[in-house]
Amino acid sequence: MSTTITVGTDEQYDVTIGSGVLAQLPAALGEKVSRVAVVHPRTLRALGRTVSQQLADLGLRPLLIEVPDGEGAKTAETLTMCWALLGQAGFTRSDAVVGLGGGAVTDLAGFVAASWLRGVGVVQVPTTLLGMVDAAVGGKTGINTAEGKNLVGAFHPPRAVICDLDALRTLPHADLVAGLAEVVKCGFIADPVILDLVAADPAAATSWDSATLRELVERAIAVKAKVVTNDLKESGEREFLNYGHTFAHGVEQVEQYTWRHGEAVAVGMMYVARLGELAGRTPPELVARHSEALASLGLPRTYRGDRWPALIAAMGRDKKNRGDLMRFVVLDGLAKPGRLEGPEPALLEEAYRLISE
Ligand SMILES: NC(=O)c1ccc[n+]([C@@H]2O[C@H](COP(=O)([O-])OP(=O)(O)OC[C@H]3O[C@@H](n4cnc5c(N)ncnc54)[C@H](O)[C@@H]3O)[C@@H](O)[C@H]2O)c1
Ligand SMILES: O=C(O)C(=O)C[C@@H](O)[C@H](O)[C@H](O)COP(=O)(O)O
Ligand SMILES: [Zn+2]
Repeated sequence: MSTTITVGTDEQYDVTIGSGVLAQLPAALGEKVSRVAVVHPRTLRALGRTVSQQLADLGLRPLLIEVPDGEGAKTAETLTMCWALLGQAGFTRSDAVVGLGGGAVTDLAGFVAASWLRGVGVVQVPTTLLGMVDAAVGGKTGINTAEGKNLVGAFHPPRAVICDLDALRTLPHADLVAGLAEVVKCGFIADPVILDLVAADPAAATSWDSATLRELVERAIAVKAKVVTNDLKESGEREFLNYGHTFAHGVEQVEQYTWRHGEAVAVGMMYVARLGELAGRTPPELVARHSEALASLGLPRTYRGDRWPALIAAMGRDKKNRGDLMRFVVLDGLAKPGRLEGPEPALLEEAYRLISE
């Protein structure tokens, strides 16, 4: 049994969720496609070969592109390597890219598709929880630069997103848990039932094949689908999906991408909950709820106390900022996101002290 969530208004696409739905990939590519570049991380080499063989058996011409695991995929070097392989293969506008992997690979593959010949089709096949509930949906694509996270990219919605829950069988537990940070984020900004489900049974929430996790996946995708349908290019409510991310991206950069994105988002939500509280916006009981939810899943809530100069410099490059004005997403209540603009530097540092180890 699969579930379908439709995203977009003008150019719609489906997110299909279920066990065994990877078989729907050829149909999702569309009839006119000939060559298919399957971008996958090193860890998924065997799955890449299986998918490639299935496409070849149907008369398509697959091109396997193996990239580094994790953030190593989201570099200018890897992007250049992908462009070279597409150029050598004579990849045309009727061909398509498949992003088969976690969020790092779907971000890269999406940007390869966005930039090649000024835009070819991409079908996203996320294989991590985080990729399914967040990265593969919504068309944000891109890479990192030395100056920060996701600083180069494009909005390029996929033709389809295929979330085969069977992929989660091999996902390391820590990566599954990290993905739950983005799920919990959706709970805080839009769908409190998510928080109730996690609180009721954290063990089920962290089991790859549980009914609870499936419901969490569907609810989180529904939150994201609704927001990006209304505001693809982040001129309004899409910013709310960035809850916790100003601090999180700083942590990822400062830690040289040794922290998982979801772990950084967990600490980032704790930071901005404290910041919202200091600004008189976020009620203290809601801050406590952040702590409870994250602790129940084993996600981090604190960060080392000796990194402020590097963190504030990184936060100064956040995409939500406008000129010298720093802008944050804070909660005015449960499922009531709003913006905090230009907080005093002392307040920013005080919030950091409150979550420091
Ligand atoms: N575009 C967006 O809207 C958006 C949203 C959220 C996050 N992101 C980005 O997503 C990235 C994080 O994604 P992630 O958490 O999926 O991490 P990831 O892509 O780095 O994957 C984590 C690890 O799991 C491995 N892996 C993937 N699938 C596997 C499987 N089925 N079995 C075993 N191993 C597997 C990967 O190779 C990698 O080593 C970050 O770069 C973040 O910025 C983007
Ligand atoms: O889809 C969005 O919009 C998000 O902000 C989702 C985030 O979880 C995601 O990490 C995104 O990549 C962050 O985008 P950025 O614009 O802050 O780089
Ligand atoms: Zn994120």
